[in-house]
Formats: sequence, C-alpha cells, structure tokens
Amino acid sequence: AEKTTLTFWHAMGGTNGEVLQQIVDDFNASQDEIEVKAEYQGTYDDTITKLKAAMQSDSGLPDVCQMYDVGTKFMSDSGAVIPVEDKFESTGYDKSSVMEVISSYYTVNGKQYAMPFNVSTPMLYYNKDVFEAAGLDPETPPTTYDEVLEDAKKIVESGAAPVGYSQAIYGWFFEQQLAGLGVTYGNNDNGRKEAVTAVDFDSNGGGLKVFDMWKKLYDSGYFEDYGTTTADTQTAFFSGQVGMIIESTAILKNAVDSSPFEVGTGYLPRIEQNDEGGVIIGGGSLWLTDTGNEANEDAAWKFIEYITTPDVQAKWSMGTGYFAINEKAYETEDMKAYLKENPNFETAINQLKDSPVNCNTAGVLSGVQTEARLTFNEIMPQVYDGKLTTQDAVDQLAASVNKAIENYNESIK
Ligand SMILES: O=P(O)(O)OC[C@H](O)CO
Repeated sequence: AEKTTLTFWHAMGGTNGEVLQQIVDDFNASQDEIEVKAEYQGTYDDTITKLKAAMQSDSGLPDVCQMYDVGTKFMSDSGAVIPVEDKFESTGYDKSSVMEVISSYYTVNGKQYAMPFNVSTPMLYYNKDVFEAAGLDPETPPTTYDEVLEDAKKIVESGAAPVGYSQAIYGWFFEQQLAGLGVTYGNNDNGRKEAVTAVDFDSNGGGLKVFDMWKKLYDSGYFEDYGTTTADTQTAFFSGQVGMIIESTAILKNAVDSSPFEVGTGYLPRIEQNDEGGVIIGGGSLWLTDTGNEANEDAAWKFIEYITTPDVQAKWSMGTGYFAINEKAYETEDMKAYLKENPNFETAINQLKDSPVNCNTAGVLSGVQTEARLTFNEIMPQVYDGKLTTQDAVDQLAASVNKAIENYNESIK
C-alpha cells in the first residue's frame, strides 16, 4: 500500500528540535505505512501566526500542529481542529496514560481537545559555583523573592558574579506569579467555568503585587534586565554572569550542557507563600487539524498516540528537560537511572505535584493571550525605567487586555 505522508508543524528549535526530529525518525522507522514530515515554524508566536494564516486561506494546513498552552482557546474555537478525545473511543486509547492534572489543561467544555506533549513549569536555575563563592549553601536555593534578594545581594557584594538575579520580560512569568499568589488572571475562574470576559489581576490585587516585587528587584541593583528575548537571559546565565534566573524546565538539558559550572534548580520563588498558590502547566500540545482527509487523520492520531508512550516520553524528558506526561515513563529503567544521576530533571514535576489543583493553577483560558503578552512586553520596560508606576502598569495592561477580550468574544459569536 502507498504510504500516508503527514505534515507536522512544530516550534522546537535547538536541542529540543533535534530530540523531536529523532522521535519523528524513530516513528517513521517503526512502521512502513506512515511518513511524518516535521517542519520547524519558528517560535510559538510564529507558529500560531502561520497557522491562523493557513486557516484563513483554508489551504496548507498541517495534519498535526504543535501549539503552546495559551493557544488552546483560539484552537478550540477555530472550528478547524478535531478534538483528540474523538479518537479515544474508536481506537481504544487509555485516557489515563496522561496525568489528569496535565490533560485537564487542554480540556475545554468537558472535552480533551489536544494531546499534551511538551509540558513544563517555570523554575529557578542557579549557579552552584557562584553560590559557593558567595558563601551561600549550594544545596539550598531561595524559595521566596525576599530570599532571592538577600542571596542576590551576597552574590554581587562578594564579587561571585556581577549580577545576582535576572529574568526575561515574559508574560508567562506574570501569569505564573499570579498563580503563585493564589489568584486568577481572568474572571469566571480563569475562563474555566465560562468564557473570560475581563481580567481579574487588577481587581484581585495580584497584578500590583507582582509588578511591585519586580520593580523592587530591578531597583535593588543586584538585577540586570536582558529584555524580552528569553535566550539573552539564558546566555547571560550560562556564561556565569548571573547567579540565578527563572526559566522553563524546557531549557534544562541545554542549560546543563551549555554551562561550564554546576547548575542547580529549585521551585519558582514565591512573592508570598499561599496555600492556594502553585504553578500552571506550560509548554505545548499536539493538535489534529480538520483537513477532511480521513486517512491522514487516522495516521496523525497514530503518531500522537506514539508520542505519549512511556519510552518516547522518557526519551523526550531526558533529552530536553520537559517532564513526562505519562507517569509510566518514570518507571522505565533508563529514566530511573538518569534521574539518579540528574535530579534536576525531577524538580519541575515535583513542583507540579506540590501545587494545588484549582482555578488559579489551571491557568487562564483566553483567546487573546498572544496579544496580551506582547502588550506586557511593552509595559514592563516602562515599569523598570520608572516611566510608569506599577499601578499605572496594571491599569494599562488590564485595559488593553480587556479590550482584546471584548473584541475576541465579539468575533466568535
Ligand atoms: O518554553 P516552554 O515550552 O516551557 O513554554 C513556556 C510557556 O508555557 C509558553 O506559553
């Protein structure tokens, strides 16, 4: 029989892109009916932009598309996808292969729309050599931002590194810090009860607490801002210039391989300890697009099913730092041996398990989060350099995102 050829769009570059290509090659070699062609689209934002264009022109849709967490609402509203749950029954797929706390992120109106694939949380990365040189305990990372400030001060004043702490300007961190405070980003339980109609972070006080803490870090003199390109903050950390950063677990393998020092990891520091607070699932998932070609859909589902298997998830997690969505991956001999030698690869999943499951940690289900993050990128530098007060920043961000939500809700009516 003729082979079914599938197009698979993704947003994984660098180390993670190489591991993904290996997984695709393994899948192609494992059988002779389906050939997956993986095509790198650039960043997550590039991928959603290209997919929107393909949907609008109704041509050139890939069979499978990777999409970041915050694209979920747009995708499920698009009418251009097939919920993966539609394939569960007919193929006898065991839904419980994927941890529920993870699949629930991708469940909209009671239906699982996408298959989580690369799943992350943000965490603290620190330079153990710098900690040692600064007289800090390299096995005890800070857990609150007050401790981050104290440690950053010691790092700089001891001369262990020129910069104590840094974080990229990234709306994801804003969303995560709100969840850490135990508050929602948007109303209607973060859009999980019914559609978001407005943001919450202005009225629940969370937005102001986050901006105030970040401004305090910036003004401390132990912080350096490397801008909105997350790779620039990473590079500064890998080079030993910065003692601590926050980043996704997605960069863990790259961080360990790129840094000429011992990398430590810890939970995302909290602004305030709060039992209702925790982290949100980040990263992305795989979506089946509705191309109208049934043979391709069935083949695409087989590929998606393959990526959720314990061995593939173990390989993915060890090769990247993303944690495995299938708990059985942690029982494979390879993974057990790897974690013994590389305990940093367990930090993110432990942090997730230690997070309460509630609407704060469910993350906002909103169709405008791409735009919301771009607006955040424009506002944050003005907070740092004092052009905007933290309160004005909250108000401006809220007004802009509310307008976008209103337009979005109008457009899908
Ligand atoms: O860098 P990633 O893949 O962990 O993704 C981070 C965010 O969740 C993207 O929205």
